[in-house]
Amino acid sequence: MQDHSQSNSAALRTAETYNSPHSPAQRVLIVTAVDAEKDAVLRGLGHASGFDVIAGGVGPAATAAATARQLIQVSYDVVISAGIAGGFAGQAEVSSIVIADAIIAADLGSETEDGFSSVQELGFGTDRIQVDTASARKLAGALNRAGAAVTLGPVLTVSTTTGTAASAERLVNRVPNAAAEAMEGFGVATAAAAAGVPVLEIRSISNMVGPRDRSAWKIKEALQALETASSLLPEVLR
Ligand SMILES: O=C(O)c1cccc(C(=O)CC[C@H]2O[C@@H](n3cnc4c(=O)[nH]cnc43)[C@H](O)[C@@H]2O)c1
Repeated sequence: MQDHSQSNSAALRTAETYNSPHSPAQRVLIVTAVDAEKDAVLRGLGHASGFDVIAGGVGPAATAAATARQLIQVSYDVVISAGIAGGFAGQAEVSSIVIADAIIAADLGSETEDGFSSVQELGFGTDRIQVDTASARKLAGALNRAGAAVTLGPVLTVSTTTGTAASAERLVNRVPNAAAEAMEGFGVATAAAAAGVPVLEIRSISNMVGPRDRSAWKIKEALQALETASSLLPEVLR
């Protein structure tokens, strides 16, 4: 699914969303990297109950540890990795939203004379974790109906942000339909999978994957899109 119509977040923030009489029966853990993302998610959720939101730090290791620590303390029905991300050209534009249909550790493996071999190809484990497909589709559908630009596709987790066109091309060759790149999804998903809890990843696009130009990142717009996506979660997950 790919719909590039502009989002109208104001239209989504209905009284029904904020004051839903249908609190989610599910208990949901949302893990962001930094506080600015956490605050955007909390603004979107409004007064909805059943959601815990934590900022687990940047990168897969920090967020895996934070997610695992939380999962030991509380029993959850769903875990969500959420935050801003880089979008792959032709798949996800700045300010749009990507819902992961797979969470892929794109740089976990080994360089060889013939190129990159994933941890899976090396026989040391898995480089991808399946999401809760039904909920991912439901959320993407709800965003689409609300007029948001949304892509359902693979979200890559990297430990080093891509900074050149050549590196971006290498990733696309590895995962041809990659929609977005961020740094936490696989860590959150690994902790969730170890606890047997379904996982989702929601990313709003702040920049395009490719040559690094941090001054061009549209963080404010991406945080607004993250707020919009979060505002639909109480209805989608109830
Ligand atoms: O400076 C700020 O105000 C600010 C507000 C919210 C978030 C940030 C971050 O820098 C978050 C870092 C986070 O962003 C993800 N990200 C975003 N773009 C990319 C990318 O092109 N490649 C990889 N990761 C990206 C990532 O998940 C970082 O953890 C700053």
